[in-house]
Amino acid sequence: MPGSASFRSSLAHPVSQTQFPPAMGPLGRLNHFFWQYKYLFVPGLLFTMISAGFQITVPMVVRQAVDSIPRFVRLYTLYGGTPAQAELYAYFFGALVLFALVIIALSGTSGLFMFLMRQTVVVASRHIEYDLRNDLYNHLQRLSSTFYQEYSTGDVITRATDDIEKVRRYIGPAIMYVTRSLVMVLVAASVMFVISPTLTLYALTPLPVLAVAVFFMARMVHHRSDQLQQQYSALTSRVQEALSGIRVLKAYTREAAEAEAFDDESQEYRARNLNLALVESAWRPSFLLLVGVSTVIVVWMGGQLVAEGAITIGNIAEYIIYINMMTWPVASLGFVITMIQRASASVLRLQKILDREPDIDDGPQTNPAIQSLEGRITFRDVWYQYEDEDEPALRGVSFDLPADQTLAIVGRTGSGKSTLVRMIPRLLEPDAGTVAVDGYEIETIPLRTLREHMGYVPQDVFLFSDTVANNIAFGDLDAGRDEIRAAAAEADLVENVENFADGFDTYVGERGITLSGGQKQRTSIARALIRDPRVLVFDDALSAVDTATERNILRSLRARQGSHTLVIVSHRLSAVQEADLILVMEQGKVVQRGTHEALVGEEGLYADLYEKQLLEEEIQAL
Ligand SMILES: Nc1ncnc2c1ncn2[C@@H]1O[C@H](COP(=O)(O)OP(=O)(O)OP(=O)(O)O)[C@@H](O)[C@H]1O
Repeated sequence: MPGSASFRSSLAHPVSQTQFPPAMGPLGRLNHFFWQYKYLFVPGLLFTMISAGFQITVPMVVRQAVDSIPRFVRLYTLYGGTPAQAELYAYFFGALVLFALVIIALSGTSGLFMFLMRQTVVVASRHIEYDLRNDLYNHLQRLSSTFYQEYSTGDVITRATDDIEKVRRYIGPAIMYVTRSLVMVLVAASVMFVISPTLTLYALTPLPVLAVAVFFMARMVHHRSDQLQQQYSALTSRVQEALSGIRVLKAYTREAAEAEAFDDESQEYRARNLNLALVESAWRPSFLLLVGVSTVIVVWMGGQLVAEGAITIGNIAEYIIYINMMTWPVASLGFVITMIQRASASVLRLQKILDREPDIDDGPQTNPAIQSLEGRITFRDVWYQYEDEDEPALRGVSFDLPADQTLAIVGRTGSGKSTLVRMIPRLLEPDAGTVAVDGYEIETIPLRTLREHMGYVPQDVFLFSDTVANNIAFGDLDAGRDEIRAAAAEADLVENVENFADGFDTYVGERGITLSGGQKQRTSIARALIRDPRVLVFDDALSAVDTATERNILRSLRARQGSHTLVIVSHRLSAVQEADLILVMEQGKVVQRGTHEALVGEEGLYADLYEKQLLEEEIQAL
């Protein structure tokens, strides 16, 4: 999408800051959108002016109509008792109908152009909103996990919805209102001024007061609606969390406490709503009051000018309509200014995300010629420390795993196993040392190539609220039913799925809530297997299945031997005994390495763990 790409780059490069007047600030960076959608904006602004132009002529016709009344009355009286009187009446009636038709035609034409104005400017703003949202979403998908540690999901969603909507309002409605208001105010004030400078000055005196009052009122409305919005987010987050954790909530009998907490949030929401309603209710009467004051001034002062013969009665009618026409644009100016201020803040917030480059991405070192991988994995003195952590999670890890072999990683919880395997699909990058696949340093392999050759089953399984089949096919979108079934069979899932009401078409609920922990894990394994990857990474992916199922899955994996490299993290030693190489980790270091046979014969953590697990199995068998 060229539009969005250019928006991103225009936000990313400070060059655009110098291209636009600094007064435009962050909003200047949206200017190229106006250029991109000029085929909508140019006619749109033209339609806005034409629509305003037609509307502005209506009071002039009203003036003619009103001024014709005293003339008619005079003539009618003059011809009293003669046959000409009836003719005169018919003529006057015809003239009034004509005036009415002209007014309807002018208003209708103005309305038609207003329709065209909305169909161009508002449509353009919707296109831009679409571009922005897609751009943001594509960018979010590229960002690395460190970004998601920094920003909460709620925050990102607010930017993708609320902030983009605020930008859209600036691009569409705000620009439309400003253009229309300017045309209306300038033309109407000029016409009024030509008729009577004195009356115009008096009539327009309340308008600046109105503009300032509305500006402050609009700020108040926006401030209060922001507060309302924040409270709404708090309320929905609370409900979302409570519903997601409903099982825990019930198990700990926290329903009453939760209901109370919800009630507090709800009360606050109501209070903020009432707060906003108060300002909103005060705003219309104050607006009408000021319009009323202007009208009274026009009638009062205008009456005197009519008596002096300086203006006509029709002029008074004309003035009253102009005042009414101008009041709304002047009043909306206050709203528009705050709309623009808010859009400016939103652009800054969006820019903060869009400027953020993914920590892990293809770069100048990437070699596009690397298109396929065999699966040899090498770690050389790899170190890694999470941000805000005191201790490194990995301390100088080294190993070399030939392609098609199996590596098992064991160790106590928190010893760094997941951190290590996350480096294989390059979800994390080492602070020091190198990770290589097939001898290529991992940064030189195009990210897409690397990940297309990987099947990664993370520790915490994630399923989409879709069918079992689609969750498996997520690994290979071209896969047919037979392939899905074959992958499910390898993951020892078929029997379970066949017992579901709709088989593979069964919906798994939000995040797979309707499946058991083991079923979820196996769906996730099938998703990785269906890719037929060169490298399979199982991060404690068998923890929720029983030993018999574990054996079945491992047997399927062995049947594939020679077609993939397998890296398996496990707490259960039964899952790792056949591995070609076992790494035993402790506090980020590899403290032992070798085959199962070698390690059980060696004094150390592995033999301890093995003995402990044997003992547990014996106790369970009793
Ligand atoms: N995202 C993170 N941010 C900060 N620290 C982290 C993060 N993930 C892991 N750690 C820390 O890094 C260390 C290693 O964690 P890691 O998840 O690699 O251990 P593990 O051996 O896989 O543990 P487990 O067997 O419990 O899954 C731990 O001390 C953990 O607290």
